[in-house]
Amino acid sequence: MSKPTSGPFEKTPGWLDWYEGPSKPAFQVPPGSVDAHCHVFGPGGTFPYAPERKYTPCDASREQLFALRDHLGFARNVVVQATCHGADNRAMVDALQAAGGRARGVATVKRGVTDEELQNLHAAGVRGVRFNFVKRLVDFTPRDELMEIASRIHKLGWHVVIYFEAVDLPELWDFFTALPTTVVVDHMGRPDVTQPLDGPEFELFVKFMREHPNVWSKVSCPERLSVSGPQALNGEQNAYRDVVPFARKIVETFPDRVLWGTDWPHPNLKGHMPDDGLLVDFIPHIAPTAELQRKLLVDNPMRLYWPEESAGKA
Ligand SMILES: O=C(O)c1cc(C(=O)O)oc(=O)c1
Repeated sequence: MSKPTSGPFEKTPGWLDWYEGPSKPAFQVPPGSVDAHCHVFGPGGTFPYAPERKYTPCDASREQLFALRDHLGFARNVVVQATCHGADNRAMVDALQAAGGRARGVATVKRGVTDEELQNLHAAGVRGVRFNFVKRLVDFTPRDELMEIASRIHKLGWHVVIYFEAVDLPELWDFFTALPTTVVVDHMGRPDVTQPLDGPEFELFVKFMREHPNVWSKVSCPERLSVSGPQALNGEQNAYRDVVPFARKIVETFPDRVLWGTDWPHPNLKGHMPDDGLLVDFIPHIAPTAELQRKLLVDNPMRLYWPEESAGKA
């Protein structure tokens, strides 16, 4: 892969660039696997970062994303609109259009979005919108505005991706459970993995999924959630051990409603930047059988993002 660059923008102080030269994973993902959570950043010289952004990243182009996809052995990507681009979806849409059908997208839209704009996003491959509740990333959007957007995109067959911190789930519960669409939770709702697996916080998340069959979860981002490591660097084959029981519980309890993604280029990591090849080697720890791996990496993302190709398959 080529080196990370930054264009006319100055990166947030302390910004960690994505990892150059990721290792070749020891774990071979099944044919047709989907990296169902990744981003593109700019390049800022072509697709400027949004004025309202909370961070300024290094660039992470579509070519660099596709090179990583091929290197790790994935067939497809789901490109999720990053908050540094606000509701300007051009960089994400550009990546979808360049992917030759091998990428779908999740957009950020505002209440004023027109039906024609939604249709254009659909034609480009967008299949969902993202609602973000992580306060360090976005300003507050009124719930009625989000609900209005959800009911409009529901008609297009899209879903809603939600990003929040575990401590905020009780307060967001009523809003989330009123959403009319399939709801996909980013990064397992960011559990505090120093708390017990069967403690009240994670139990609430499990209950959220158990009681609401329209709720799915991405079992991604151990590098964000881990407290004790070890980090996915220097060939480490047992990275982020403290996250494993949480992710594995979700995969084994809800095998048909889980997705996995690299989260490349890993915005806002503070301590270290993982080797993406070693992140792939984390997968068999949380999805220990071939069947669970196939569901997580192929069947589930295909059903959600390419239903026309997976119709009729189990
Ligand atoms: O935790 C984060 O900082 C983060 C940020 C973004 C984004 O800025 O879109 O997306 C993610 O999936 C995670």
